[in-house]
Amino acid sequence: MTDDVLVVDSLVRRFGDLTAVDEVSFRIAPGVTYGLLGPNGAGKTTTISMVAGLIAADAGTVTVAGLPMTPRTTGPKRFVGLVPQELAIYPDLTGRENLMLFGRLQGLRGTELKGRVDEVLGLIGLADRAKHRSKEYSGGMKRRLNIGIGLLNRPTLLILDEPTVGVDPQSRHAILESVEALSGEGMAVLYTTHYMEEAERLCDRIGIIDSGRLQAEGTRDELVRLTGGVDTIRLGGTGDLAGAAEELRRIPGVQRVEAERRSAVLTVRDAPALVARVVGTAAARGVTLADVEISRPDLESVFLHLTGKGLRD
Ligand SMILES: Nc1ncnc2c1ncn2[C@@H]1O[C@H](COP(=O)(O)OP(=O)(O)OP(=O)(O)O)[C@@H](O)[C@H]1O
Repeated sequence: MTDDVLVVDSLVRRFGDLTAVDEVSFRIAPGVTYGLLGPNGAGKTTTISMVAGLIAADAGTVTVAGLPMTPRTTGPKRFVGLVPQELAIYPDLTGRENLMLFGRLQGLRGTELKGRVDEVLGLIGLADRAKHRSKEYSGGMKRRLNIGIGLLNRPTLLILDEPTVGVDPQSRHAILESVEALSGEGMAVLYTTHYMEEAERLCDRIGIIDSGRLQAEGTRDELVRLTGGVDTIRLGGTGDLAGAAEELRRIPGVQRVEAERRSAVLTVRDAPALVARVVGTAAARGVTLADVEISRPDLESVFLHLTGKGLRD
């Protein structure tokens, strides 16, 4: 027995000679946003197409809310909201009419339908543009409407396929905020992206996918640890930093200090946890700091470490 909303187990999908998805396994618990991070062609869309029951797997299983998902089953599909990469909205209908139409197709009726459409318009920030035809919307607004359609049935699992590709920064921000809010309310979210920054910001757990294989998965910090990378804290200021170096070295978690009179670079295990103590120690030695800069290995470094190439081609 498991509480996980989604269990993907050893999923395989081939197209001719190409194995687009190769033994992929992961799980998502309620309230967790799981990111599939990988470059174009990595196998993200093929994976979520199997998760949503749109295409069949050649091997492996998908279980949603405890029910086996295949293209033939209908039971588990009512738990899933899928937001495809391509827009699936009617340009000549208004935002509200689009939502009403898709709501009806999903079996909602009468006051329940109307109420839910109003709620969703609020969630995606389109309430004040609901009466405009969607062909008049910006690219980002169209995408938000596309997401709204995926939310109508109050899904337990929301699947978003690269929802911010080609949208303006304001809409991107609105989309990321909506995902954070939905996850905060307990929805499980499966989010595919090739933007490292989005995975870092949104995702509680991240699966790094390349050439159809899940190369690694875990929290951001767990993944970064795979690189064996360490953080650095750079200090700049006046006063005798070199004199403070000995004391800085004694702080547990500090591995190395290279100090000159006006600057010091500390190699540490967990910079955010240590920075206050580092600054305090320097200040206690009479150093007036003008600059404090933390740098940490990011998911780009993890991707490079695992695959030998960058995330973007
Ligand atoms: N219907 C299909 N027929 C043949 N090959 C396919 C089909 N769908 C996907 N592929 C191939 O499978 C591989 C994985 O594609 P997929 O769309 O899952 O990648 P992706 O990570 O989602 O990339 P993108 O962000 O570009 O959509 C690619 O090499 C793609 O060309």
